[in-house]
Amino acid sequence: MRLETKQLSVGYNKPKVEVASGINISIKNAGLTAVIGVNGSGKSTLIKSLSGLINPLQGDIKLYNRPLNTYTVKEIAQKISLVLTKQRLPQHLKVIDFVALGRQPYTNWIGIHEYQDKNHIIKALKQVKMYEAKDKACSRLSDGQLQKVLIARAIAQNTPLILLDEPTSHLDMYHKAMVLNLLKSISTNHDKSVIFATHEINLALQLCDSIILIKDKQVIHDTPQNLIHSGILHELFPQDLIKFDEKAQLFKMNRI
Ligand SMILES: Nc1ncnc2c1ncn2[C@@H]1O[C@H](COP(=O)(O)OP(=O)(O)OP(=O)(O)O)[C@@H](O)[C@H]1O
Repeated sequence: MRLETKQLSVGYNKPKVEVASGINISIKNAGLTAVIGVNGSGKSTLIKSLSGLINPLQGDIKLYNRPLNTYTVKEIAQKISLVLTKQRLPQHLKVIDFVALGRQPYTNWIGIHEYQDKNHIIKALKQVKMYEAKDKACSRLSDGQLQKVLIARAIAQNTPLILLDEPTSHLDMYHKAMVLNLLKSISTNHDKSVIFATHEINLALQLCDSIILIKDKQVIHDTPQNLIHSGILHELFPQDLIKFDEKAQLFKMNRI
């Protein structure tokens, strides 16, 4: 088992806020998993908890069958790459230097890259089709290019798990599909378990192998088909503006 939680409760201390509880998730193999839920339901909190960035309130998280809290930061970084889209990028860095940061868990104590590290960096840039832009400053990238560079850094980190918080925010419809397609191909062709928080529920239902749905502090982890047939998607949002169309398997706007 790559990543597993048992009766996990996530949230914050001081003041104590429980965001979701009773979370039982298991990520066994490579695949694409979306974390969905309404604004403020706890998607980011769950992603940060699963990656060890914030401590759980209760329950267990196991990474390769070993409690996450027994791993050092460096050991976690060799298993999980975390892409936080809301974070600020060092604007002065060139694309290639930013992607090289993904090799930090493997470089020696003065941060020198070996030949193998350089290979990983170049391969990652080529995989997201940003090799030609490798010498550009990060400050000169469009939002879509920036997302690809963030993903390239995670690919260069070469971990079995990649966790991302809203990798498609600020992107147009085409670039949202492009980024999700890229994540799908990484998971399928490179044996990665990719877990990402998203508001793109329609795309996630079409593309993902599994979905983690957060609703009213409860979490369900299942296949898109099982979720669709369970009827829970009808209850996700108030029905006055959008409705889940079970036949089309997507959310649609109500006719005026
Ligand atoms: N550092 C924090 N301390 C206390 N509460 C927090 C903190 N960060 C978030 N919260 C609260 O936790 C809850 C879940 O927030 P979170 O950001 O995880 O939701 P989300 O589903 O990712 O939201 P969105 O879709 O709007 O990005 C919210 O009620 C939020 O106010």
